[in-house]
Amino acid sequence: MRVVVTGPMEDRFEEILSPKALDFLVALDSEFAARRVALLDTRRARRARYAEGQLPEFLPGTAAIRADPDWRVAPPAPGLLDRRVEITGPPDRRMTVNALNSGARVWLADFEDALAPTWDNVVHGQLNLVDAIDRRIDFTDGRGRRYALGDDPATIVVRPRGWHLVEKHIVVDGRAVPASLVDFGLYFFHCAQRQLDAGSGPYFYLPKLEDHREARLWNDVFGFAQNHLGIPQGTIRATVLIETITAAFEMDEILYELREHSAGLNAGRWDYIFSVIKNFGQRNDFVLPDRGDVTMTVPFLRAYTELLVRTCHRRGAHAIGGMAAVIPSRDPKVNAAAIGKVRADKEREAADGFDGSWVAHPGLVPVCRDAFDAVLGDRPHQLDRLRPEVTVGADDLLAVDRTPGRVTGAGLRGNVAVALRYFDAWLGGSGAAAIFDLMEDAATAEIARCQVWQWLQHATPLAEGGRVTEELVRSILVEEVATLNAERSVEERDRSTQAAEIFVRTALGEELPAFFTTEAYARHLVTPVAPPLAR
Ligand SMILES: CC(=O)SCCNC(=O)CCNC(=O)[C@H](O)C(C)(C)COP(=O)(O)OP(=O)(O)OC[C@H]1O[C@@H](n2cnc3c(N)ncnc32)[C@H](O)[C@@H]1OP(=O)(O)O
Ligand SMILES: O=CC(=O)O
Ligand SMILES: [Mg+2]
Repeated sequence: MRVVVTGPMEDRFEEILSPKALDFLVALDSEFAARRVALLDTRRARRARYAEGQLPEFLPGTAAIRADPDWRVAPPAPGLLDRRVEITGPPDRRMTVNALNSGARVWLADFEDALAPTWDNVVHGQLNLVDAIDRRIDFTDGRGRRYALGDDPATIVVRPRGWHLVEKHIVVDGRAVPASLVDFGLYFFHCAQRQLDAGSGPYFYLPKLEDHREARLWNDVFGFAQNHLGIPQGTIRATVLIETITAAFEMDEILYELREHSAGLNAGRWDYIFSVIKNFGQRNDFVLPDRGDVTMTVPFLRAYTELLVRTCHRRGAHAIGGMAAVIPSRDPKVNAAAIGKVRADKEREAADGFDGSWVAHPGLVPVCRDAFDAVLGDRPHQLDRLRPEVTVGADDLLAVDRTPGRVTGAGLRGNVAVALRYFDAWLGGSGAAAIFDLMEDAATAEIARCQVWQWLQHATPLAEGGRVTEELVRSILVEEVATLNAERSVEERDRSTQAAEIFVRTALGEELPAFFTTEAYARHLVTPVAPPLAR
């Protein structure tokens, strides 16, 4: 008995968790699980060095890769040539149909930031992907509303969970399987050939990488998986999210490791900001102002996106922009402001040379499309904009102290309220939520709780007077729980208490946990049943 499924088996789950699919997961796990553990150790050691004052640098050992002007990544695969608008969202049934019909060129089907990794969400997500590719996803909802896939659906790109997570409902030799391998492996097993038959391919977004060795691990996973299932080498395409400060120093190396499978890089701004706080939160010179002040035009974020476009285009790779977290509102005034913000964000990205960008909501597809149409016209991308004038050094990437703005009482309260409400939604099975007119997901919630931790470490002065203290944060938390509970039925109040506990554990402790998701997942989202399905 090597593999055991400990999660409940609902209707049709056996289609996804078939004996052959599970054997494939066992093969992936046996080959790669130990390397993942070693790379997570490397992450911990690096963070400890930063806590002692070291800073990242461009690696001397890989200078030759950066300097070599001759290598390029693979050419774009079918469906990935023109990526001017990409919509993201979790693969629940309704959103799957809505995203595929949204008019975006690409749909990022998200098992990461936008998905609460309940067992149900994970397996239903895989089922929905199979059904979408087979074009048997049409349904009528409880209100009699019909959802039917249109004639020109977006290209599907799947984002598996990051290397830090495990899937505790699938256990091999007594150990939970890395969640990245589960999400990648199940999709690849069931859908790679299906996608090829449909004229597309098995495409992925790779989240939260911290260095080029993690990209090498992914590349080896791809080689192994293609070989194992008889899919031609080089069929997979993957876009790596540059969403950690450490990966920003290794963009060339990441493209190089994955060059046979690379589809470019994406500027994942929210996790990037989170990563900066996480790695340098102990330093006084890295204290960031209110989240609302950390916009994409502040020096350290501008440096990173400029370097990303330059690096990608030099290697023939797409550069994809990030997520403006504002979403449409039913209030016309709020809506006009939101659309204006998204438009400005997408116009800046298009002018900077990005080849396309992300939106969080179908209502924003036309805004992004217009911004990129204005620059691209009939061209599918702007890979020819090489941006040779861009010179970004380590000092620019680390210029966090040049971020204008203030830490305010409203910013502190906002972070507490957003983290609390997001954790509450996540516990309820929603990995993305509209909170105070913004899209919030795992990455933005990480910023919220980490900023509170950072400000507490430094007893940061508030613009209105006074300082951030634990007593103040706890009193705000009590008030915000009361406000949330007032909107709640009595049964739901237990969830706000759990959400508050997650906040206390991940924002108020002496140590800053690397991710809120790892511990909260084990504690709250794991639902084993007995007897397990064993093989
Ligand atoms: C940091 C990062 O990683 S960013 C990427 C990860 N984050 C995401 O992907 C967030 C994606 N966005 C979302 O999940 C949603 O837009 C939310 C949760 C923020 C808001 O969703 P809602 O509250 O349902 O918004 P709203 O009521 O305006 O939705 C209107 C319709 O659009 C649909 N819709 C909204 N967002 C999306 C989306 N991203 N994909 C597909 N459909 C969507 C809704 O399902 C709804 O459909 P319906 O009319 O058939 O019922
Ligand atoms: O995944 C995207 C991000 O901004 O984080
Ligand atoms: Mg992210």
